[in-house]
Amino acid sequence: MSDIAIRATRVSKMYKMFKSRRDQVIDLLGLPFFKGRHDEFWALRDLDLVVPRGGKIGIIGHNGAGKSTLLKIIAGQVTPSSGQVEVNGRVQALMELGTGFHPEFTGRENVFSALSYQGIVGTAARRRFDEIVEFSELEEFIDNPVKTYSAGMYARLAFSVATAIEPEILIIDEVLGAGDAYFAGKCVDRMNEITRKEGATILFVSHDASSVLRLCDRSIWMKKGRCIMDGPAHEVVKEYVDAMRFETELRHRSREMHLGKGTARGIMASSDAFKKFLFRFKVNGEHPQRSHLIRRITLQKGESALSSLDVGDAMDNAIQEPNYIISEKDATDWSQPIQDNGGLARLYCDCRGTEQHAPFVLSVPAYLRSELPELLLVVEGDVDAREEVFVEIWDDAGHYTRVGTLNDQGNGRYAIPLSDRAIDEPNTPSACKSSAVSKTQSQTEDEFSPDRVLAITQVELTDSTGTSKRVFPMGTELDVTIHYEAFREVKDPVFAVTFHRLDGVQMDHKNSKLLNFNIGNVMGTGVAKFSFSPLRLGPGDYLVTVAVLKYLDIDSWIDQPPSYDRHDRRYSFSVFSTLPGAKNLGAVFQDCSFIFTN
Ligand SMILES: Nc1ncnc2c1ncn2[C@@H]1O[C@H](COP(=O)(O)OP(=O)(O)OP(=O)(O)O)[C@@H](O)[C@H]1O
Repeated sequence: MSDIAIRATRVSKMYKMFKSRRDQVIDLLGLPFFKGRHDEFWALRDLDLVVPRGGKIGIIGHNGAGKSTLLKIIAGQVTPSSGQVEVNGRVQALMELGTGFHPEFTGRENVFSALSYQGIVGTAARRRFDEIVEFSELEEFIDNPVKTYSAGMYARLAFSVATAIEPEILIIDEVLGAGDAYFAGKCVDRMNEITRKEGATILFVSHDASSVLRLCDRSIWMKKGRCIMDGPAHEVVKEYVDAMRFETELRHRSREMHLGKGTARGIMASSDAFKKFLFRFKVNGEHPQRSHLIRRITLQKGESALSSLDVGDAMDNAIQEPNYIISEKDATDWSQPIQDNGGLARLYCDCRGTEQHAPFVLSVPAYLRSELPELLLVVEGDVDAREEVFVEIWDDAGHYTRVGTLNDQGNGRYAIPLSDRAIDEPNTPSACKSSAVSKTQSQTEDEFSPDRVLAITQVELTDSTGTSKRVFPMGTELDVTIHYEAFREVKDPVFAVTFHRLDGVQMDHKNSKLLNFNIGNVMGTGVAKFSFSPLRLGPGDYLVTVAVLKYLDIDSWIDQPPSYDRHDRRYSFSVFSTLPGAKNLGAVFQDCSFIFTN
């Protein structure tokens, strides 16, 4: 018998995406001169895979990467569009839940039917039946119709049947995720046993990296229908988990930047050659009430232009260029290019952009970064003076900081000096020199009120090295730093931080009073820092609220004490576990000592 259990050679799978039902029917009829109109979607592209007998291969990858399509082709459930697949051995495939069993039949009837389909009848079938029921621990439910089973119960029965039939090749697609942690552990033990004792080959798809590590010696990472990494499981899983963390960081950042993920990825991508600056035009309130014509934006040092963008020109929104406007469809308030004095320009106007701003990126050669003390942003255009247009810059700490207003200096030229601190030390509260207060994005009208007493000007989430982060390993340090400015003397404010889970459950609250700290009287700018060291939250996504409370009476604490300023769930971060079995670790990560006596 061949030592190769599975060999796939240049396997591709194309699905036809029909424009209408009618086109699909025409295609099905296979008429010689009529073809149903369709787009082609390639779920798999030229995939090569060789699995030796007894191999335990974990397949990982994002949703839609093509993992199930590959397994279905190997299991013979789907025909490839091109390429060859050779499978040497009896295959048991555990694919989507809901396939394989008859829903109206009981568990018992389904088990006997599956056994007889494999030619196992009589005493042998009764013996296997007992083993299956014992392993699945479904004694109480075995005479109920399968349609009444939960997803986890279904997975238990399906797995128990598939492994009792002594497969030579076992294909498992995610179904174990439906079961509980206890049963998933049992399944991994059983799979290890059948490879060790019976030399079975296992192909295992899971989004749970820890299960892949527990079971598999080799792993394949799939992306967009191709295999992008194939190697020892621990190496592939590590790369994959790192990439997932970057994606999570990107998800938080793109939401804060009010940009699509693709655009945010381009801005975050480090380049040795260029330093990218993300700016945006913004008005108080949502969309501009007026139309502001923008022709050209330049970043200058003294009189020399470091980078410049002709707005409205061809490719002015090409994100592969060093300078570009961000005109994501329906998201921003940039108009289409318009004719302007024989040239082209764009308007910053009410385009109903969901993100309510007009962002753009300018780059300067990275070697100039240290020589940027006197940068000038020069905007040429025609700004309607009846409305104030602000320029804001994105700092690495995760905020848009206001750096100035487009005030006409005559001749349609608006120059905004960017302080070096706004660029090089974006985390400092006074980064913004040219406006009264450095304000963060999405503040409401009343936050700009002249009667305002104290404002939170910036909030940072950083790790123990002070690096701005949105993804933290469990049990490490998370610092929440609140920068504020008090416009007149404020007596005894209370600084507070609250973490919520996305489902609304409050996970933690800390405030300066609870921590026995009396702030006293404050005036001007200052910083309050909460250090969560180590962070006791379990793996997951969290929202952060920060507030400066007017007072807090701990004895009669009401739900939401009055505040000078509050950023309600405006910031977010994720916690991940460096241990396997992350989802079993729970919502909190408490200190615990262990004593054992014998
Ligand atoms: N019958 C089909 N018709 C059209 N497209 C399909 C069909 N089956 C799968 N696809 C598409 O092929 C791509 C790959 O799907 P597949 O189920 O193989 O991905 P996957 O990696 O298993 O994803 P997941 O982790 O979400 O299960 C997806 O974009 C999916 O929408």
